[in-house]
Amino acid sequence: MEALISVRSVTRSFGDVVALDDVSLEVGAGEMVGLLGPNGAGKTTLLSLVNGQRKPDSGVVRLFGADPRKPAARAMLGTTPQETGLPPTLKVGEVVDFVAGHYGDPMPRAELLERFDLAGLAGRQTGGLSGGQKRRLAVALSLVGRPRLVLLDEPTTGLDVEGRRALWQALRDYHADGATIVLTSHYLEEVEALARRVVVIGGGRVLADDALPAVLDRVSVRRVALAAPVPESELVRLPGVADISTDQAESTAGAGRRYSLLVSDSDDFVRALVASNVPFSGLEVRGASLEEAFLTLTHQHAADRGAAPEPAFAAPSAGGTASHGEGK
Ligand SMILES: Nc1ncnc2c1ncn2[C@@H]1O[C@H](COP(=O)(O)OP(=O)(O)OP(=O)(O)O)[C@@H](O)[C@H]1O
Repeated sequence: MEALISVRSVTRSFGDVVALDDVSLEVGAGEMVGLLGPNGAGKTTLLSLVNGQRKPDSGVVRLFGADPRKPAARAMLGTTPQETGLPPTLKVGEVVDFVAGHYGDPMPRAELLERFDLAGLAGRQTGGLSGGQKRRLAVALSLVGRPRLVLLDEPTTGLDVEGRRALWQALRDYHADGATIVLTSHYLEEVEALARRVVVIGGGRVLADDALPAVLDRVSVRRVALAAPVPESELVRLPGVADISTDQAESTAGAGRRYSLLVSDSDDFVRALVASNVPFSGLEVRGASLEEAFLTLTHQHAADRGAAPEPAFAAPSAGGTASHGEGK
């Protein structure tokens, strides 16, 4: 498969902050890739290297096989940054026509607006659009030149459910027409709705890069809470424990400390807990947030690299947090 994007061993810092740390990634023609990660993970920095806005400190970035800082490499690229300014006194149709004027074979105005459910707004000044309509127009503008590759930084920020679905459909349709799309998101739901391949970024590193079902499997962790009069070490040896934290206070009536754990398979964990004869009480099991799931990926990654885990997030529960990456 032809690589439209090739990022090899790229590192980029801003002062003391290492925004990207030895990142490698290839995106082939026809892919729909979701870059998923929390705030500050490095997603925008990665896109800015691919679209030629910034240079890496080290490593190589290629766009359509060329240096993305050369305009010719960007001829077939469409992109929408996280925030876009639209000239408030121009009408929607005028903005589309203005952008279309830069391309030899632009998408017709009516088709573009139709795709993004904006057809009724051609005559409206952009200053009079709602936040969601502005966002949809900004993303629509990235397609005016019929790009083969589209980079979208958090395309649905600020959209309501309906606006988000309209935009998702427009992107699916454009992808079905043969385009390659890379989008960033904080939301698993969005990546699930659009991407076939998911690259999870945390702390400037690629933590996972796999087909959507495989990544969903890795992030489907559970949070288990219980009280037990045993040291933490008795619990962390149970199967699938990715993280454990304790409340500072002892719980009442000799039940022991209250623990909160992230586990990869709560059924397995609970079976092993019962078999271990640890006298536990107050057992609770619930789904974990995506942030918590990222935390476990960060731990897995650190353990894979043989390094001490470096949490990319604040500890998800109050109290002291001890972490380990054993057996991952
Ligand atoms: N121009 C800059 N100057 C200083 N630090 C920067 C700059 N751009 C990014 N950073 C830092 O680099 C890290 C990665 O930021 P980046 O914007 O790439 O993350 P992100 O994953 O896109 O986050 P978000 O989802 O919040 O947009 C962060 O710590 C950020 O503060």
